[in-house]
Amino acid sequence: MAKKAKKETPLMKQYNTIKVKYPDALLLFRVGDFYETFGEDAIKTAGILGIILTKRGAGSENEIELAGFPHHSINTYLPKLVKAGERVAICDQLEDPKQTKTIVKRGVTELVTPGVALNDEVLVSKSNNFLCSVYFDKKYIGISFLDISTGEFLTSQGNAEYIDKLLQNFNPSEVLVSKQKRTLFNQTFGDDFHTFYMEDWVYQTDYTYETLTKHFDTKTLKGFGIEDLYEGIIASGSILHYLAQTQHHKLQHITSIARIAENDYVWMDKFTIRNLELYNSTNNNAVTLLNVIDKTISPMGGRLLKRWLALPLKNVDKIKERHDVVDFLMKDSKVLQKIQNHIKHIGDLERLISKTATGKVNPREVIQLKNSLEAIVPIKSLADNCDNESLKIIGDKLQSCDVLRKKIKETLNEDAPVNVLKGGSIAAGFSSELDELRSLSKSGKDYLDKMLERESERTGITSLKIASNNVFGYYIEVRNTHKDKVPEDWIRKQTLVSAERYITEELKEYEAKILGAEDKIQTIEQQLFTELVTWLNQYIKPVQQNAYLVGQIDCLCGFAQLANDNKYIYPRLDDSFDLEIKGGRHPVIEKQLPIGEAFIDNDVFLDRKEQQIIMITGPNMSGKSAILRQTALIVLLAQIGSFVPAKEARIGLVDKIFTRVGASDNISMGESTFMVEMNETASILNNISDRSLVLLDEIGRGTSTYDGISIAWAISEYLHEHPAKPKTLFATHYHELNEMSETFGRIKNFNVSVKELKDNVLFLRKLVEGGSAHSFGIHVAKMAGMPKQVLHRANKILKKLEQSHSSEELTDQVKTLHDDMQLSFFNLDDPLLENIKEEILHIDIDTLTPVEALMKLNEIKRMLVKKKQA
Ligand SMILES: Nc1ncnc2c1ncn2[C@@H]1O[C@H](COP(=O)(O)OP(=O)(O)OP(=O)(O)O)[C@@H](O)[C@H]1O
Repeated sequence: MAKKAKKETPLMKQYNTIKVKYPDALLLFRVGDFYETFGEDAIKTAGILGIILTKRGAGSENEIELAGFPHHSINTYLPKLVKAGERVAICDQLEDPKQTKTIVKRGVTELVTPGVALNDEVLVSKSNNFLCSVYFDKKYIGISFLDISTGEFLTSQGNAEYIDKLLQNFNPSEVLVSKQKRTLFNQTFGDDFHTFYMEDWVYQTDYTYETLTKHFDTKTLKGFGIEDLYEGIIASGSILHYLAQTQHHKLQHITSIARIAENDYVWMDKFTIRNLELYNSTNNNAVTLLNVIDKTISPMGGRLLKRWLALPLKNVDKIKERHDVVDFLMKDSKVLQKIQNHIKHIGDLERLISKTATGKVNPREVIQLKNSLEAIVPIKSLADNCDNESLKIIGDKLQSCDVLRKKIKETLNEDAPVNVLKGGSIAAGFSSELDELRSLSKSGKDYLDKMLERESERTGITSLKIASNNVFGYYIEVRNTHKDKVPEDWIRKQTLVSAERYITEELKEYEAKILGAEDKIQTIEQQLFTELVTWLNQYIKPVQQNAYLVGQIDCLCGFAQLANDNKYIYPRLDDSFDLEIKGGRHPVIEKQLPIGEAFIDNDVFLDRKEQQIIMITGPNMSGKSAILRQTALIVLLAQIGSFVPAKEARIGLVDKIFTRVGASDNISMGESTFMVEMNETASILNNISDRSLVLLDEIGRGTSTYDGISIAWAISEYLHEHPAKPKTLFATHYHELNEMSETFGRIKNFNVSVKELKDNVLFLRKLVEGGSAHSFGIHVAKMAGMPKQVLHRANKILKKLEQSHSSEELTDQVKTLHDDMQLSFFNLDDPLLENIKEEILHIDIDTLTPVEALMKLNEIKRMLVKKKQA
């Protein structure tokens, strides 16, 4: 028999029609004061939020899972859902339930996804929250990043390697890809990203171009300098399409789109960004460069510093401008301190103005906006009057926004609440109508207080209470113990367990006045606030500009503080090809050494004429990697405009930094690590330029020694012979590579010195000229607590190996070593030895006479002689 069709309630019918439109999102369905979820959504929601899962219509044929929370808790629960990677559709009541007799109209007012969030609880203050779109074409891949919370919109295009690097740099929370390119995306960029697959038709030239020009209200995209980015435009347009699709229509704060110009910035591929641990460390707890250098105070400064670190400059003049400001601020610590103190009072201007544009700002935040702009005024005057041109220019561009601040001050109370419905947002004196209503409501309330006093006295009821609710309006509440004292003219309205509620004629009269006034006050406050917010939108651009400038000043002040705190120096940048660092330090390691241990600084010199490649040998743990990384970090710091941890630095502009670490340093990679290592290295060799800085750390150790040496040799030879002559540091424990300097003029040998003690080494950590004779891995093994027996053998083997030069000899040596080994280690599986062992174990020493002992020994000897003869 066919199952009887379920009879849906009107509410569930409405729910189901909305839900089918958002199959891949959790639907938060507003019912009265609650947001409810049903069915599968309820199971998921209850699981993520740890709230109770119940059933609606339990026992009936319409039974369905239900989980919900009070609507005012949305800011607590929504972020949790989004952080768990859910897309959340918020379905609100679109009309006032009081005004309608039938079911309330409902609709989705916002679709919150990990990449599209305005909620402070989802956002991290010093990080951007980027939504990204990737578009694959035959020639290039287009990419676009948009942070709806700050209004930043960026685009670029290039090959897979470049796009991969940008993904690494910008670390988007959500990536949009066309459905068709799902597999291609995963194959190219891995499956670590939170992806959403959009309809393929969106990715059309005309449609996306039009979407962009319509949004910016321009005829072309020429003004943004992106007109020629065919793939970039498609990616960018598709992002705007997605925003519309997710019901984000108020986007006035996205005022422009900028091109990430590949050629303006130092190229670092994703391996380099990872190896140098700039902002993401491979080991989650490790301190990153960003942790050490971030002295910014404002969220704008924090976000900008990350951008600077991801995109170091290649233009000497621009870099020098930053250095000059840092130098100025470092020397004038009073100005530095004053500016930093004012920055402390600046909130997240960028996000505040975005909230204003999207209509999500609350009264308290508008006050914050005003106060932040107020703090800019003294910064502007400090910068305007200082003795540094670049800082002056920034100061000049800062806008004091006088009219804006005045308007907010006039309109809002300084202690305005978060929720405009709470009342008290609009300042006294701003609207005479509001002022009148407020005094009416106040006098009404005073009247009620008096009435309460009078009635208490008249009736002798001590615990009288006047309160109000939505159903009866104002009422007098009498506890049951006083029930008998209630006068006759009171009208009973409600009976509770322990009290009764009454109304009186007088109460009703005043209620009309008060409630009428209060309702009106609420409406007027809301209206005036909305008007203010709309008015504020004229200031989106100047506020955004201020935010950017404050970010810049904050970063530069941060650099000055960093330099002061850690004794960094002014690096000299020029157009030469030399790199000369004297007394260089590793900015992160120097901060982490145990107390009492000093960081040993080092000199590094590289050029394209005499000393293009340095082979750094030295025992494990001696500090080879540290020297490599600190060299890259010093260059990087210099080119983002910071001072550097060194005594002196002269840096010929670097345009690409490559670092590769031998496979055994990241064994966790799983797939043929050696293959990975070779792939990565190959990509360096195909991309080097005459301004490149190449750092190779133990390349080749992922394979057998002789393979490894040959490969390392061949790579070094290639770099030496390449017309680009890239500056290279090569750390290796193959001291065989030291022979290269005899044949290749620009390869020089250095080693990280150690002092050999009797059976130990002391790390001196100084980089000195010359190769090292052997590789001290055994000493490190000893430090690690290897058994003595193993260490002893290892030393013996090493000595023999070191005497060998040809591979044939080596094989012979290894053979004899092998034989040797058989003798020295007892072969306990030998049956003869087993017999002897048994004999010895069975001897009872206590009862054994000396003669018997001798005889036993003789017997054992005979067994061995016999075995030897055989
Ligand atoms: N210049 C220095 N001053 C003080 N301590 C240092 C210095 N350089 C390195 N160290 C310390 O020595 C440790 C090992 O350094 P590093 O990893 O650079 O050695 P390595 O020679 O590359 O070793 P391996 O060959 O095992 O990779 C670092 O973690 C750091 O604590």
